[in-house]
Amino acid sequence: MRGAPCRPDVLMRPCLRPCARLPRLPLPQSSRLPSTLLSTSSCQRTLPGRAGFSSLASLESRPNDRTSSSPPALRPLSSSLLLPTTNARVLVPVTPVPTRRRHNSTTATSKMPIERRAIEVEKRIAAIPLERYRNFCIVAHIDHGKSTLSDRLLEHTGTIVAGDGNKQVLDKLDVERERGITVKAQTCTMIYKHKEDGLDYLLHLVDTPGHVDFRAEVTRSYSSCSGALLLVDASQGVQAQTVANFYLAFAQGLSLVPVVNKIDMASADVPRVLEQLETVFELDTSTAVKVSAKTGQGVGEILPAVIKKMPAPVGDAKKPLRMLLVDSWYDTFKGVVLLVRLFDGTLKQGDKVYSYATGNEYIVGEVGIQYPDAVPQKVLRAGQVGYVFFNPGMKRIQDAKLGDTFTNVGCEDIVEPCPGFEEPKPMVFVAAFPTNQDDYGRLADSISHLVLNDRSVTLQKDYSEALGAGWRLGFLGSLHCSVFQDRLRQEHGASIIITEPAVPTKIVWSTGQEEIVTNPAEFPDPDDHRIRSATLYEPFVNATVTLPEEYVGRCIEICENARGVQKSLEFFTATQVILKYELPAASLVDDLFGKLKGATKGYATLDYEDAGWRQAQLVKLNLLVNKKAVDAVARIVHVSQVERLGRQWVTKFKEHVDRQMFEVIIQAAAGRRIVARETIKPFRKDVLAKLHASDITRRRKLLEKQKAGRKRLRAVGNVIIDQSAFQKFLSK
Ligand SMILES: Nc1nc2c(ncn2[C@@H]2O[C@H](COP(=O)(O)OP(=O)(O)OP(=O)(O)O)[C@@H](O)[C@H]2O)c(=O)[nH]1
Repeated sequence: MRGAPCRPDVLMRPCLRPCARLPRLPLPQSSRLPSTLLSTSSCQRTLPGRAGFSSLASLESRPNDRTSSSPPALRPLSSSLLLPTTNARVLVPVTPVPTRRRHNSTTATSKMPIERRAIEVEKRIAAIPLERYRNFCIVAHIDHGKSTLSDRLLEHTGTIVAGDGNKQVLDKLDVERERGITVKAQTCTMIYKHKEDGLDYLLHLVDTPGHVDFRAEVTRSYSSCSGALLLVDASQGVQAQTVANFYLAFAQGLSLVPVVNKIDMASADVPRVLEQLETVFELDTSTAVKVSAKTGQGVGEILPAVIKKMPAPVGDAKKPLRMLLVDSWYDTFKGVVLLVRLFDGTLKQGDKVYSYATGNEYIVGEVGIQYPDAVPQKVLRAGQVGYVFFNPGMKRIQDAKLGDTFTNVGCEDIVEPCPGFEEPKPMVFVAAFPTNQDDYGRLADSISHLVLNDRSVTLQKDYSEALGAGWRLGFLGSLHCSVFQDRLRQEHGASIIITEPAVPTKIVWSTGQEEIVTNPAEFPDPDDHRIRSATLYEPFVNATVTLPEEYVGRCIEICENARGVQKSLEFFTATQVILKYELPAASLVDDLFGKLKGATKGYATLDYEDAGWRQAQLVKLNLLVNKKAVDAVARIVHVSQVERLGRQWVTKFKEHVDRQMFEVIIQAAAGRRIVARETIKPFRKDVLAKLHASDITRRRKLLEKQKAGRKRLRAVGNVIIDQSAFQKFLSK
C-alpha cells in the first residue's frame, strides 16, 4: 500500500499524514489496487470521485426498522457534477436562529452536573499521551449499520448509558431521525480503557453518511482520521458504496479494519462476505471483526483492533497552533461554532487566533469536545477533535470557511496552513421560491443558516415571472436537495416551492468561448442566431451498478434506454455482477436508480463518478400557457426526450389549472416546434348573476375575499394560476 496514489484533489492535506498505511494488506505490486476493480486506464482513474467528486444513488427514505434481509423499499436518486461555483453567494446577513441539534438525554453521566462531568473527563484526557490517541471513522454502504455500531461503541466506552433508548444517537438532526439516514458526519470523543494494558486511550469516532449525496461529509471526515472501519452487512455483502468508500479511504491512506456486521441475521453469510472482501479489495480478512451492532455481539473486539491497526495522529502540542476547520454550525448565543482538528499546538479560552482564509483575528471564548454532546474543556491539544467558539462570537457565516487553518496570532508567517478541502461541486440545480412572497426575507435568513451547516449547497438570487423572487440552489444530488427542503421546513418552519432538479449544460460558442448554464431561463432562445453555430454539451457519469446475475438483461435494457454506453460487465462473485456504464447525468435525476431497483426487486446498487462533458443534441423545452412561457418550468433536454416530456407536462399541468372565463391553451414547445397541446374549455355560467345588486355588505365581503385570494395567484399569459397549481405540478 505504501506509495498508493494520494488524492490531493479530494482532500488536499498531503503533508499532514503519511499516505502509507495498511501495511498488513497485501495488494498487487503492479497496480496497488485490487485488480478486480481496475478500470481500463489507470488506477488513478479508477479511484472514485476522480475530480473530487463521486456519487451514488441510493435509498431516499427507509423504514425505521431495517433489520429484514429483503431489499429495502426505494425511491430514486441522485446525481452530481462538476461546475464552477464562484458566483454562488449567501444573500443575507445572519439573524440568530439556531440549527436544531438534538441533545441526547441518554449520556452516561448526564445526571452529573456538566461542570463535574467536564472536570472528570478533562482529568482523564490530560493523562493520555498523543501515542494513545486514535481518530477513526466508520464507512459503509447505506444502511449497513454505521450509526447503530456507533451507539454500541459509545456504550462500550461508557460515553452513553447502555439501554434501549440508544437509537442512532449520533444522528442528531430531525431529518436524520425522520428518514433514518445519516446526513451530517458527527464526531464523538470516547475514552477507552484497554483491557490488554489497562491504559486509557482517547478515541475520536466519526459516524459518516452512507449516501453518495453526502460524500463530501465523508471526505471531510477523513481529514481528522487516520483509520476507518470498513463495515459490511453480512447478509448483503459488498455493495456499490462499499467499493466507493473503500477507494476513498484507500486513496487517503487510511488504515482499514474490515468489520462484518449483522451476523445475528438469519440470512447472514459471513464466509461469503469475507471472501468478497478478499477478492474485491484484496484485504487480509484473517483479522476482520464479526459483530452484531444490534445485539452488541463481538463489538468488544473492535476497539482493540482499532488501537492495534491504526496509527496515532502525528502532532506536537508544543508547536504553535495549527488547527483545521472541519465543520461549523450556528448557535443563537455563541454565534458560529467551529468543529476543529488540532494538528499542532494547544487551544484554550482567551487564546488569540488568526484565520488564514479571512485574515481575521478572534479571541477563544470556549473550547470543548463532543461527548457526544458539547462538554467544555480547559484545553484542546494536538491530535484532538473538538469545538471552539469565539468571544465576541463569529457572526458572519461567510467567515467560517471549511478547510481554513487557524494559528496563534503572530505565528501566521511561520506556520504552514493545512491544504484545506476541495469545494464540493453541485450537480443538480433547482429554483426555490417562497410559497408566500411576504416570507422572502425570513426564508433568506433560514437558507443562510442551513448553508452554514451544509457547505455543499450553492446559492444565487433568481426571479421567475410565475413564482416571484427566489433562489437558484445547487446540490450534490436529488436526495441532498430533498433533505435541504425538509430541514428548511423542520428547523425553520419555512415553506417553499422547488422546481424539478436539472443538470447544467455547457455551451461552446463559435468563438471558442465556453459558458455553463444552470438556469434554463438563461439558455438562448432558438431565435438567437449564435446558438445555431454553438456546440452543446451535457454532463456524463461513469456508473457502476452491482446486481444479482439474474437481473442483468433487464438492467442492460434500462441503461441502454437511458442512452448509456456499456463499458464492462464482470462477475465479482459467482452470482453478483458489476456492470459499468457511461451515462448522461440527466438520466440519474430522471429516476434511473428507481428503475434499476424496480427491475431487480431492490437489489441493485448504483455508484457513479463524474465523467466530464459529452457533446449532445440538446434543446430547451418550454411550457406555454396561452403562448407565454412559464419560465420556472423550462428545461434543457435531449432531443430524444422532447415528445415524452412535452406530453407529460401538458397533461399534468392541465390537471392543476382552474378553468377560466376564456379558453386556456397549454403547449410544450421545443424551440419553435410545438410538441404537445391541451386545451382547457372556458366557464359558461356568469357567477356575478347570483349577486343581489343591493347587498353591499355581501359585495364588499366578496371583494375582500377575492383580494386575499389574489395574493396567491400569478398571472401567466393572461391566465390566473393559483400558486398551489405550480406546487402540485412541480411535486413528483
Ligand atoms: N439485525 C441487525 N440489524 C442491524 C444491525 N446493525 C444495524 N441494523 C439495522 O440496520 C438498519 C440501518 O442501520 P443504521 O445504523 O442506520 O445504518 P447506517 O449505515 O448508519 O445508515 P446510513 O447512515 O443512512 O448510511 C437499522 O434498522 C438498524 O437497526 C445488526 O447488527 N443486526
